[in-house]
Amino acid sequence: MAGRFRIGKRFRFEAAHRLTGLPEGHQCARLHGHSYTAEIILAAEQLDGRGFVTDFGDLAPVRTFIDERLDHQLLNEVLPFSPTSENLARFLAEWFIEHVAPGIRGRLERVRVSEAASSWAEFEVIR
Ligand SMILES: Nc1nc2c(c(=O)[nH]1)N=C([C@H](O)[C@H](O)COP(=O)(O)OP(=O)(O)OP(=O)(O)O)CN2
Ligand SMILES: [Zn+2]
Repeated sequence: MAGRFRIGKRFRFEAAHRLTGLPEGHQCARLHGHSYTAEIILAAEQLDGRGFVTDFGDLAPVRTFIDERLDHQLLNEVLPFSPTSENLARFLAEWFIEHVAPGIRGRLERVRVSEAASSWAEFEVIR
């Protein structure tokens, strides 16, 4: 049967931010923190010989990158853009495509970032 396989792996990190460009008094303009989740979602039409889209273990560089670059950071100090969930999702997608994608079979479909259980933002890769 024709179809597509999709896998995802979630990475948690803690970080603080303040959002810029918001109206006076907006709560998110104040310094505050989130327990973030970044989910990497890959897709493939065919599985490899192990029955994988990509071994989840091959996504370990994402953990390392997030730990070194984002975890327990003030995001405004370490990122050159306003640290919204949308911008973080695109940032992680761009990094993944440059540093991880060339070495794996599955293709990056989207990155989803959550600041809280009730909200998320995605960057979808359009090819
Ligand atoms: N589209 C986006 N909207 C907002 C973002 C964002 O990244 N993308 N971020 C924020 C702030 O970071 C804010 O801290 C979170 O907003 P919000 O979910 O509204 O805050 P609460 O935790 O107070 O939400 P409740 O579920 O209502 O308690 C704002 N908007
Ligand atoms: Zn916030």
